[in-house]
This record gives sequence, C-alpha cells and structure tokens, in this order.
Amino acid sequence: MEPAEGAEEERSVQCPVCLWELPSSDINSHLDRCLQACGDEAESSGSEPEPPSAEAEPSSKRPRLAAAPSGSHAEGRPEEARRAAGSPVLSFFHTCRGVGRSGAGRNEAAAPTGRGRAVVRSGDVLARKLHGKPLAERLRPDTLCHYVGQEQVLGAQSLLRSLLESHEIPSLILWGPPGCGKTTLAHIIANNSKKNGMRFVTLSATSAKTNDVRDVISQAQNEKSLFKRKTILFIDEIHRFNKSQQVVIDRDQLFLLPSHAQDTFLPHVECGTVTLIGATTENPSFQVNAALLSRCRVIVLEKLSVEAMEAILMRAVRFLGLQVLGQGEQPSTSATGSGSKSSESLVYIEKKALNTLAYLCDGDARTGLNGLQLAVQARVAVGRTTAKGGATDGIVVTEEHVKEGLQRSHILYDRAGEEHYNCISALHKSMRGSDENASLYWLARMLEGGEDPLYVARRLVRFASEDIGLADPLALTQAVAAYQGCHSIGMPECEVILAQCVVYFARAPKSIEVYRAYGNVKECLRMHTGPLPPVPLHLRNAPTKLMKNLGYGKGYKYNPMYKEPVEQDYLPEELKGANFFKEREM
Ligand SMILES: Nc1ncnc2c1ncn2[C@@H]1O[C@H](COP(=O)(O)OP(=O)(O)OP(=O)(O)O)[C@@H](O)[C@H]1O
Ligand SMILES: [Zn+2]
Repeated sequence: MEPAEGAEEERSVQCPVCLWELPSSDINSHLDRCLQACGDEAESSGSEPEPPSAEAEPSSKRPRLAAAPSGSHAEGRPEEARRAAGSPVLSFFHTCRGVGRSGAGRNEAAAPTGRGRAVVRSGDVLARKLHGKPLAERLRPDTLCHYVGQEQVLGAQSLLRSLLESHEIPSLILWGPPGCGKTTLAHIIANNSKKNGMRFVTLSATSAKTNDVRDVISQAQNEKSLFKRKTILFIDEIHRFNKSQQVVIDRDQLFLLPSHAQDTFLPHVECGTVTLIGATTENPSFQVNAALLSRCRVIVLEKLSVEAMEAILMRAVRFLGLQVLGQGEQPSTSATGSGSKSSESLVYIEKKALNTLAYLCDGDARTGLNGLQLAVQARVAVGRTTAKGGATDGIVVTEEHVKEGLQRSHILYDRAGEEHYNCISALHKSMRGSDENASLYWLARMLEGGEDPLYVARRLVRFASEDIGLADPLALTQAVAAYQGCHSIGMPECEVILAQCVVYFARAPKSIEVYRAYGNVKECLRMHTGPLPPVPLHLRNAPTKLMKNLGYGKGYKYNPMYKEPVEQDYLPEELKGANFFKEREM
C-alpha cells in the first residue's frame, strides 16, 4: 500500500477497506487485519465481484444454532479491497467519497483498475452492492473501533472495555432497544475471544429448543475437558426463552428458562464452562430468571443518538459510493467528476435525506441502514430503466425516497414476522374506531399467538395519549396500571387486564389535539434553519448576580402577583403569534 505520507506528524488516514479513520501509524497493522478478514470471506465465496451469494441470509433467518461467522469484515468485496489497497491511488472508496483526502484522486477516472472498475459509481455496480445480504449485516462492525456510540459503557475508562482488553469476558446481559448494537457488540466480543482460542456459539431464544441448549452445554463440557477451551454462548432475545417452551411461573418471579434448561444451564454458567451473553430489549429484572441474572453483569445500551446514526449512515454512504448533495446543490454542479464523464453514472443522496433518516429511524441502526438500502435500491432500479434510452442527470435519492424506504424496511425486515405488526395495527385501529368487538378479537389473536403482553401494554400506553389524550386523561393512568399489572403477574393471568383496558379505550372519547399540536411543534423545529432563537431574557432564571446584570429575568411578570391575567410573551420573538394547536393536514 501507499507509504503514509507525512508520517512525522500523527495524521489520521482512512482505511480503504472499512473506511474507518485512524492514526496513520496504525494503518498498516489495521489494514492487515481488515484484508485478512476479507480474505477469509473470499475463500468461502469466490472472489469475483459478482453479486453477493444468495446464501447470505437476512438476519431474521439466522441459523438457529451455529458457530458465529468467522469475523467477516463484510463491507468491501475482497477483490475490490485488495485492489484498492494495492492501487497507487489508495482506493476507490476515497474516490467515491468525492472529498479527496490527501490529494488522492477524486473522480472515477482516478481509479483505473481495469475490468470496468472505473465506473464504480454507476447504478449497475451499486445495484450489485445492494444485492443479497442486507446492508446492515454487511456493515456490522467487527471491531470496537467501528462501533459507534454507547460511550457510557464502552468509553476508555469503562469496566467493559478493560475487561475486553484483558480478554476476561464475564457473563453479560446486554439490554437495549432494537438495533442499538447488542448483537454487534456480542460479535465484537466473539472476534476478540476467538483470537484467544475461545469458542463462540449462537442460539436464538425464539427458535432454540431445550435440546439445543443441552447440546451446547455438553459440547462445551467436552471442549473444556479435552482442549481446555472455554465457550461463549450468545443467546439473542433471551427474554423470549419462555415463548414456545414450557415455562415455570413462580408466583413472584417470571422464570424464563424452561425448567430442564435451567437445571442444565445454570450450574455451567456458574462454574465457567459457559460464559453467557444474553441480548434483550426487555428489562432483565423482569424478564430474566433471577438466579441467572445474579450471575451476569447487566450492560445497558442506549438508543443510538441522531449523531451516532448519522455517523453510521455516512459509513454506508461511503461504502456505497454515493455522492452527498448539500442543500440547494444540483447533481451536475456538485459532481466531482473529471469532466470527462457526465454525471450520468453517479448516484446522489441529499444531505437532508440522510438527516431525516437518522432522525426517523429512532436510534435503530438496522432500520436506518435498511431504509437507506431500500431507498437507494428503488432509485437505482428506476434510474436504470429510464437510462436505457439515453443519458440521465444522475440518480438522486431524496427525503421522500428515504421515507418510503423506511416504510418498506419496517415491513420487509421485521423479525418477528409481519403478522405481529399487522395485528397490533389492527388492534390500534379498532380501538381508534371505537369498535370494542374487533378490538378484543385482535387482542386475543395476539395473546393466543404468544405475543408478549408487555408489547401490547406498551402500545396501550401510547394509544392513551395519542388517540384519547385529553378527551379522557384517565386513560393514561389506566394504561400504565395495565402495564404494571402485566409486569407483575404475567401470562396468562394478565390477559384480562389487557382486555379491560382495551375495551375501556374502545369506548373512550377520542382526541388527538395534543398529539397533533406536539407534531406541529416538532415540524416547526425541523423546518427551522440556522441557529435556534435564544430563550427570551425575561424567561431566564437569574440565580447569580452576573446573570442578573446580563439582563436575565428582567421584566418577568410573576403571575401570582397579578390579579388580572398577565400580558407576557412566552415564545421567542420570531415565533410570536405561532399557534401549534391550529389544525393542519396530518
Ligand atoms: N453501535 C453501532 N455502531 C455501528 N453500527 C451499528 C451499531 N449498532 C447497530 N449497528 C448496525 O445495525 C445493525 C443491527 O444492529 P444489531 O443487530 O447489533 O442490533 P441489536 O441491538 O442486536 O438489535 P435487536 O434487538 O433488534 O436484535 C448492525 O448490523 C450494524 O450494521
Ligand atoms: Zn478497516
């Protein structure tokens, strides 16, 4: 690879394979690891840059019992990676970014790698990159340095990081919302521990049978006694272990493991034959067997922030070689091409579309990446058809496309199956339509089908505010009480609690006044350009003299001191007169 220029000062450079920025002194060793990871993949899948094989399954169809993939660093095709790394102009990734770091070529002509590589940005190549494995899977980081956010548990000083660095993996429960990186973190731990000779086995609690757990345990025992190898067992969605199986419900505790699994499982976690890593979206204090919980460290992961999501999406944008269009920019004017080629082979995405996506995916990186993939896929498909007759102006992915992509992503990649969302939607709409009959029907369909009662209860809490609102403020109390009731007594006893609440809601008066008004405020904030207006001085608190001198609190009229209603502005100057309660098209 190209010698790092200006090595005397610690510059950061970008890894051509995984696009990560890192100190130039680390690039060589990092690159070796990256390429090796890609090479492993190449051996198993052939190295021609053809569409990724169809055997690559979406995450929803992960094998039930399988050793984890060998640390695949799946984002670049291996050949591309090697070529890129060996190429005099570092890589086409740099090229694709169009921001020409360290003076590397900034256009497609600068990546003359034969065999049509020069048109890496064309819709066709992009379409191939989008084919097969979901983007989220391909971009799953396999080292901590690619893992975004979650500083609270993985920061430099954190316990988890030091444990990882010392290769001492305790049993862990990773608790966090969907798509925040629980499975990814487990994979990173797996990679880390494999280097240390440990085995890593994955089970999904949604599909694993008690026998599968037994098999894992007995194999782990063999490995330990014969080869002194430890086993890490990753159980995804550990809170679902009670679903299809026999559940022991102790009156005080919801035990989640089937009884014989408990017998076989616990002692082995205890004596260290198996290190357990469980992932769950549910509060483990309620959903994980207390005995098991006491043997595990609970790591709380947070919903990814909008900024973190933007970073993850930008990595995908670079991987796909998309050009980002700033506000008001047109494809032709922003094209970084050499001029020898028109923008016809370029695919653009609006900056605003990326921001919106980062915002709308609500901290769920899988949803965000899938949304991006579907939006781009759809646009590229259209672009290719329209381009058949002649040149086009390049393909632009806009905010609207991204929103559509998100919607489709919800349907396509829903792991628990579409039915789950269909039914909850039918329940929601029946209650909204005040049809108590239908509401009860959909509730029963879900509960009888094994739906998590807390999932329904959460939706009821939401419904109480979104659809009933101030028409009957008691509804919210009812919903929260129902949620807590379900929490403490579990199925099947809690079904009647939910039924009562559902019927109450179907019969309740409805109002979306607050829901709509709040939506208007959010829209107002979203549409705002430039810095947000300052908080008016008279509304600011002035606890110190300096602040008083600065005019904080000056002119504020303390309402209880006035007999008559007080005339006073509470909104920033530029929003004076704004009425968020005004009805608008929703
Ligand atoms: N912190 C992160 N940094 C970078 N990428 C991430 C992060 N979290 C998630 N991703 C991306 O999102 C995808 C899905 O994440 P992951 O499977 O780890 O989520 P999860 O928390 O296990 O979700 P679920 O509860 O739905 O299983 C990953 O393949 C990866 O591409
Ligand atoms: Zn890398």
